[in-house]
Amino acid sequence: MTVTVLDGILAGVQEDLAQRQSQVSLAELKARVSDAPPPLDPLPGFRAPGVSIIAEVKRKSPSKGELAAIPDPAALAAAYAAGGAAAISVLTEQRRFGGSLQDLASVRAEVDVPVLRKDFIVTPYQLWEARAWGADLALLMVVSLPGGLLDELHGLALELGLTPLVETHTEDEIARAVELGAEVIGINARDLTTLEVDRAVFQKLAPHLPESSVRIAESGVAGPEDVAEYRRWGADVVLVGEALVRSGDPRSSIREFIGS
Ligand SMILES: O=P(O)(O)OC[C@@H](O)[C@@H](O)c1c[nH]c2ccccc12
Repeated sequence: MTVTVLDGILAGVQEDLAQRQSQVSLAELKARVSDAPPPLDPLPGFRAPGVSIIAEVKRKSPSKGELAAIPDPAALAAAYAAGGAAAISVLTEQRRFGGSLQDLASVRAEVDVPVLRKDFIVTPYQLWEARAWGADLALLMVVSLPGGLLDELHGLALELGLTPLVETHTEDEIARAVELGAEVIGINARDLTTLEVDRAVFQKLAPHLPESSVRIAESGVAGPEDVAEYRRWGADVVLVGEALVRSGDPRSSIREFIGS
């Protein structure tokens, strides 16, 4: 069997996870969660008229290498919120994306828009972490959650008050998301096994998403024209990373995206 980019990422994620689990017990996390305020509901923002934007805090990526230093993720998040972002995505994966749970906490403390923990979540522990560090949403990638694991994590996320964003990339993965009853479904234009981006994947697959779901287009936006195109193809929400972390003026960029 060929080893994909995703396999490599997941192996690193598992090692880092084992390290954190040896430092903070699940019981400790649960105690923190019981003291934490309830998560925010992102659905009204996602379902608002016009296109909504999820703005991402991402320092680097396996496909593009270093993107931006982001010395102050809270300041970047504040600019995103001021520009009208419906939610903020914080990459917390360390090795390949340069993120951390501390970034999540810093952003949470700064803004009052919903915050997504963007990571390779493969165990219940990571959902408890997401909640303990202030996330309102958690990413669940169908490609890395075989069998009953997707159901289990989707159910636990809901129990914890988190909104699961179920990410897909193929028709089969969408079928699994729909079967699950997922309300918020993303189609990633980037194939995580090869890192190739093709925005037309969204165009092709969006008709398979239920009318009742929140349809999120992920990846590959360079400018307002791309947001407008995703919108024409049926996106309610567009998730943007690179173009915003590289923008000299992220607040204005988001305004342009929303106005597109
Ligand atoms: O930087 P871009 O092309 O705008 O992409 C953002 C986002 O879609 C991408 O970071 C992403 C989508 N799904 C993921 C899963 C894990 C890590 C990263 C991602």
